[in-house]
Amino acid sequence: MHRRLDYRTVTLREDGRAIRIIDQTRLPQQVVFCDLETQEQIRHAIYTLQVRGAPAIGVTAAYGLALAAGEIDARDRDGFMGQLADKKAYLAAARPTAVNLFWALDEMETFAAGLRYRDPKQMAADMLQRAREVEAQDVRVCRRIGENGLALLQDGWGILTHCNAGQLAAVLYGTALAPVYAGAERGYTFHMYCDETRPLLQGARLTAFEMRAAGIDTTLLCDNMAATAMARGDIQAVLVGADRIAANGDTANKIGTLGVAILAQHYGIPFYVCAPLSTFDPCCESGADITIEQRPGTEISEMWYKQPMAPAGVKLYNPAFDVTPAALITGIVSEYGVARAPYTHSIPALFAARKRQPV
Ligand SMILES: CSC[C@H]1O[C@H](OP(=O)(O)O)[C@H](O)[C@@H]1O
Repeated sequence: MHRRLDYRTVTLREDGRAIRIIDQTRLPQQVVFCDLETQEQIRHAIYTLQVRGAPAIGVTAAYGLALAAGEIDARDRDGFMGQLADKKAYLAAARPTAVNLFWALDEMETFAAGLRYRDPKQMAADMLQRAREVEAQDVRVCRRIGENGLALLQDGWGILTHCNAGQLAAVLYGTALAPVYAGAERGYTFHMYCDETRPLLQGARLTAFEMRAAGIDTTLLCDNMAATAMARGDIQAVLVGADRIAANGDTANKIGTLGVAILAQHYGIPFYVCAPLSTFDPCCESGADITIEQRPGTEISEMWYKQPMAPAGVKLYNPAFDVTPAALITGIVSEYGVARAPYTHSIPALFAARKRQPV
């Protein structure tokens, strides 16, 4: 029987006064729900990866700005929008790479600007309703990504994934794992190979946790073992998520994704990126335009060790993401279908499909 984690990664608390998340820094040992009530708690949760993954960050930001609007004390529209802009900038500073953070904040600000101005509390109530729609849309979108991605897979395949782009990276289904969930619901048997994904171990702590909970065959491997797994013929496809996709298809994703893509090309294994349209950034012409988050070196040298594992004084390099060039990407699976090279033509077609019939 196919099971999934039976809770949402991020949602609004019943009283509408806090964002309820799974604290992902406690997984896999403990499933702990955490309520984010203040802007400081929200930004801290995003920065420390209590909530993480581009779509989940976007939904959190949408609720965060709506809750922030409830703190505004303004006498007119200009006053309201001015204070809202300041609160938006505060949340935008949480992390720089996942475009969903900025997409969601822009969506909420644009929505507020389009409202007939009433008192701030009513504006905030309307924004909360819009944020609920952002959450509901994420569920629909990820479902569609699952369907579109499943069409690329065959029953019995070995699938390698990097980091976590599953339910814990979105609201319910995730992106790169959505085709795996869709297949499991139809009785497919996939053999999942999860890169542990140093330094923050999202693959070991989150993806392996999700896959076990869903009863899906799962093998955890160190990041330096992916080549051997491919060489042995264990892997028939690679599925990864994304944090920002440039107009030419270059894709920023968790550090190490580039290496997996190079290996996949070497072994002739299809490499698919799975992402909602909210992760595409037409303002980025290529991967060179994507800001890569640099995180504390202690995540490498101390986080998982009883004592620092590096000699004092050694430099620590900890980019949170890398960019996979479009040439290494077999296809980009979205809720509007699969884009293939040349991406400068196929990505606009996805946006045109959204214009015709939004999910
Ligand atoms: C479906 S987006 C998941 C994406 O986000 C992860 O980064 P982080 O854990 O730092 O938020 C990683 O790049 C995943 O592929």
